[in-house]
Amino acid sequence: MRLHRNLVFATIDSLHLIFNEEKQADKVLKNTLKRDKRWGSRDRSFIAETTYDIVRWKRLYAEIAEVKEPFSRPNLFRLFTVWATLNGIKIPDWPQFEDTPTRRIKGKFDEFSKIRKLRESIPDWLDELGVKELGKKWDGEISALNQLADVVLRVNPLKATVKQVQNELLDNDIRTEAIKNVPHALKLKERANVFTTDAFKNGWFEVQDASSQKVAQFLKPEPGMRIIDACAGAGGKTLHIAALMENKGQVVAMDLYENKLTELKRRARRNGAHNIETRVIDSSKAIKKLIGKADKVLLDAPCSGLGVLKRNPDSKWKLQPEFLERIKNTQQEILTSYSRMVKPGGQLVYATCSILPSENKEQVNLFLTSEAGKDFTFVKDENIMPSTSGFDGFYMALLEKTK
Ligand SMILES: C[S@@+](CC[C@H](N)C(=O)[O-])C[C@H]1O[C@@H](n2cnc3c(N)ncnc32)[C@H](O)[C@@H]1O
Repeated sequence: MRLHRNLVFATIDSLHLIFNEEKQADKVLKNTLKRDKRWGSRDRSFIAETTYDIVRWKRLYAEIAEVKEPFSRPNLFRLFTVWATLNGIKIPDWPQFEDTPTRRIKGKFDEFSKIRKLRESIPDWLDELGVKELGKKWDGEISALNQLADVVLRVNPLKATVKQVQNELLDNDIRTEAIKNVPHALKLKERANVFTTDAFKNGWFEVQDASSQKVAQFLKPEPGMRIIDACAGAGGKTLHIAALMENKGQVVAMDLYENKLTELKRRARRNGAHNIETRVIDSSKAIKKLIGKADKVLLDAPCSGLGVLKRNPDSKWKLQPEFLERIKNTQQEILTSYSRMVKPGGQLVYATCSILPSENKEQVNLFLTSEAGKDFTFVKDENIMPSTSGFDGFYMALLEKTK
């Protein structure tokens, strides 16, 4: 592979914004990729994938390059040099790459590969937490979470069948394959931009990881039910629920943030989902009005996001232990307050995209032994681990309210 100056510079500029100005990687890349209309899909992939790779391996590469944050521009080039060397890419003779110590880079890589927190490129505190919560399993999970995520689609049965989506994408040279036990999922065989296809624009599918698709399946929505998705965000799971209900009955999609619900409504129109009502949670009244009113409630709670680290590698560096403590309190508050919306005999699903027991099973157990949880019984739960599933890490628990 030959390195092109403007693509390397665009990567370095993106890294500067992500590392030194704490900007979100996906937003930075969205802007960077707008910079030059002449860039083709390969150029864009180079910038995006290289930037994400260097974000993912920041600690390891910084230790190898012997550079510290905040990274000066020459130091960002040193990180880039480590990336290129370890990926077997020939370093060009530009002034920025003078005296690249190729052998030393490879030697240090071998040396650091023996130390998990360096090999997996994670902060000390996260490594300690992983061991505390998952013991021996942590090794395999953090390694799986450092792999590049697959692109998975969820076919929208309100608009198309799986076969129709597969054929339509094939006409665009995009090959897909089915995923066992996830009936509406299609995995891309090679990465491609699916957002420019007519099939996407017409609402035939959404991009949604296979593990995330299992949450609505686990909830088992039925046509005619009233379902509350209380942490709906931009509606990834709301749209799935609406589709499984065949547009019959009602989905109430709630969130603290109006802008997320606005995006949800836009997506619902594209999906042809007509049974969704959005409600902003602007006071406790929003919840009180719905006490005892739902056949099923989904609590897709805010969490550490550790299960989706492959997709958001920059959260390794943004996540803080204090945030984790705060979010656990929020999870328990959400369980305590929002569970009241389940009607007698109804069901509650608590889900997170975390792999930590303290955000998952332990939260459910705490709730079940609390005053608020006394009317609920535990039915079943499922831990989806990245190492065994190959997809994102997720947790889901099904509880039932006594009649
Ligand atoms: C894991 S995300 C939801 C993702 C969404 N369900 C999906 O499938 O696309 C958690 C959501 O909870 C919302 N949230 C955070 N605190 C909340 C609270 N106290 N009540 C309701 N929603 C909350 C966040 O704004 C965020 O959209």
